[in-house]
Amino acid sequence: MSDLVTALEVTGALGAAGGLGYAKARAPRVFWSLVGLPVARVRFMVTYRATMDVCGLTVQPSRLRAFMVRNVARRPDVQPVPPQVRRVRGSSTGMNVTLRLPAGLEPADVAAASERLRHAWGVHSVHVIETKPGFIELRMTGYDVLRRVRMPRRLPRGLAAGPLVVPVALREDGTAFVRDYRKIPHALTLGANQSGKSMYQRNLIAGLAKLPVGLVGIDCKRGVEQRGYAPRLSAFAVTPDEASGLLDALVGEMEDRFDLLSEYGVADLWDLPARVRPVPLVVLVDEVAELFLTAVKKDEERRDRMVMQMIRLAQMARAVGIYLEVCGQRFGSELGKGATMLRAQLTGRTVHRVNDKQTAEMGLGDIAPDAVFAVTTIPPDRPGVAVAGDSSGRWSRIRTPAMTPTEAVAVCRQYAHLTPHIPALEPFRPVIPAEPAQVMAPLVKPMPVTE
Ligand SMILES: Nc1ncnc2c1ncn2[C@@H]1O[C@H](COP(=O)(O)OP(=O)(O)OP(=O)(O)O)[C@@H](O)[C@H]1O
Repeated sequence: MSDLVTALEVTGALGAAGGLGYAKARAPRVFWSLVGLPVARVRFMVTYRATMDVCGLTVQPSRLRAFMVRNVARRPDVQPVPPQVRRVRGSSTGMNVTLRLPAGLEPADVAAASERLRHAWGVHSVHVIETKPGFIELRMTGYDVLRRVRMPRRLPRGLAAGPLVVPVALREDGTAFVRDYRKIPHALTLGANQSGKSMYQRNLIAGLAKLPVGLVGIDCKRGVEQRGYAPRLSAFAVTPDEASGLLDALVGEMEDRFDLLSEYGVADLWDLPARVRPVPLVVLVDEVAELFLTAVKKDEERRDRMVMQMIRLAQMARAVGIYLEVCGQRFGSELGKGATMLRAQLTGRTVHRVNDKQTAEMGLGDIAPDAVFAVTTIPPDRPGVAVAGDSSGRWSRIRTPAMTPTEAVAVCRQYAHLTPHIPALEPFRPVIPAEPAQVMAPLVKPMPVTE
């Protein structure tokens, strides 16, 4: 009898262990919330002081504190002081700890020890973010959140503010990566074939489509990527000739908007009264090399003019609510005169896997040199992973959630009623492709009804 009980107990224990192992691999969120987080919390609390000491993240106490310890608390040994823990918060992906740094420690000291902290507390990663002077947040993830991306349901308070904020991907610290057009008006996305550029664009367009903005598409691969988004596009160009005309029209629109600002005596579109404020425009340029492709001398003139018009837009159009979102495999001097000057204006950078270090440098070398190495380590079996940086020098690894072209097209159709008519861009208004059901309709003839 006792043998049977033991056997049942062993089987039960093995089953539970197997179940936990399965949950860890297949449902890491659930596993983390039920098991990982409670264990990590206890481990953190119990080992905090010793870990900080071992990692060299303690400082000698002030004279006043040393005096109090010796004379009030009557303890002969005065211990070095670690950063003060202000808050510990768990989430479905990790644990965030707010620390107040003592004088003598700076965020870079803690960041330099992040790998050792990760190891000590048994978490997947530790990221150090300075939240305000003297305070940092340790963002720990319990598992590899980029393996299967699930966007957080809510944006953090600081990120959600603003009319033109689009969550596009997940950062490796478990927070959302957003495109905030008012903070970073123009951006460049680079990546080799099959690295995940289209997936990034899809997520971006699906997010933008729901906002009160006008979208302009330039896709010189004959529109294969963007054609499906036509219901939500106010203007669309699929050849370099059309694109050239469209860029001229956009520059004209920019100049008209400047006249409006001047009439109201303001310097920014967002300072205009809402009733006269023109709708913001996001210009999405897919595969920029196709746009600047030249075969004969005459094409070169057109290309140089387009580069010039784009530079004008990139330099000035932010103030009138026109933003550029450029995507390509490379973006260097091979794209013609002025291309590097244009690139310098596109300060939001997202670089997917690339074929050579030079392309990574093109994307991030001028704004976040440390990030170049991170790009070269993106594994080919993880499409959609990229390194995103901006002119603040900050960067992080991100990955977009998987979204099919059909899903992105469906969002554009659903929000087609938000597509604004921009009179200056009317000649470039796209023809809306028929829905698959409508294409099929003539083939399915109703049967004649016989009495
Ligand atoms: N975030 C992601 N998660 C999962 N799979 C992804 C992700 N991003 C891209 N993929 C997959 O990787 C493949 C290539 O993606 P995508 O078409 O976006 O790359 P691309 O850089 O646009 O390629 P190309 O330049 O050849 O058009 C697709 O099969 C896509 O489903």
